[in-house]
Amino acid sequence: MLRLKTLTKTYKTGDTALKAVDLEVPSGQVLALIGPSGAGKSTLIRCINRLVEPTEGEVWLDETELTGLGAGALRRARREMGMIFQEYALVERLTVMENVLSGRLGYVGFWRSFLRRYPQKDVDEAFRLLDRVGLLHMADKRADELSGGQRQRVGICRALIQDPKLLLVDEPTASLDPKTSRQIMRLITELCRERGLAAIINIHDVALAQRFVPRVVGLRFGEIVFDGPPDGLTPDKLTEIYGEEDWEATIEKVDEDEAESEGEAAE
Ligand SMILES: Nc1ncnc2c1ncn2[C@@H]1O[C@H](COP(=O)(O)OP(=O)(O)OP(=O)(O)O)[C@@H](O)[C@H]1O
Repeated sequence: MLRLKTLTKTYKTGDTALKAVDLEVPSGQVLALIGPSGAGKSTLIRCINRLVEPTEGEVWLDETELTGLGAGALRRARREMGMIFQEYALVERLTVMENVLSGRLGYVGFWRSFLRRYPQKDVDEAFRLLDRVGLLHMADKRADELSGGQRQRVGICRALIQDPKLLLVDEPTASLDPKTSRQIMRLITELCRERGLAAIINIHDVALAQRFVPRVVGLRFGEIVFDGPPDGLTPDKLTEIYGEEDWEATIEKVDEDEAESEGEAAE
């Protein structure tokens, strides 16, 4: 269980990106975080693992208050939170396998990782994960030889090999085409289900969020203005989150995508 209590972040510039946010995410639950640019989505995700230091409030992961940890304890606690990034954050000149194994850096000692001597069980798990995401045959390729969708699959494996309790996912599909975006969202949500993993997925594409997750949280100006199932996102609610827009088009898009996905499944 992840719990945020009155989580607040004011940057040095004076921008208050989060205003006393309270949020509970039960173990194994996947939720999408939506909201307009600047609403505080990235800040919220990054305050959880303290890549951004919250100004006030608490973050609890099960019985650990992450906001109260010193550097060493925080490093250990971060093993329990895998992160997936929009721009993949792979090391381009390393192979797919080496990039996946780098997810174990928080566990193996410095010299072992420096010499890239990972324990055999880590290597076995990396092969298993690559097989699961359909990239086994690419294990020895350099990261810079991959397509965007393939890179994101490597990013997913790197996060999962940490064996986390929680995935923090920041715009996983923003650099991908619509079909690859759906494949990646489907993969992330399936893997979470298989592993009983909780996830917070920061995503711009409302239709994609509605299609794949059971709970959507809407942020506006650093506050939660919606928290509910995807079908609760009525045009009025979307206007409250994003401002005036023709929402019928977005909602219809879900239906069209649905038809297309049935087509895909039949392929
Ligand atoms: N490093 C920073 N220094 C100062 N202000 C920042 C910093 N990062 C974010 N902000 C401000 O905090 C607010 C929230 O930004 P954040 O990036 O969390 O929003 P977001 O919802 O993720 O936006 P986007 O969808 O565009 O990524 C914005 O007003 C932004 O300008």
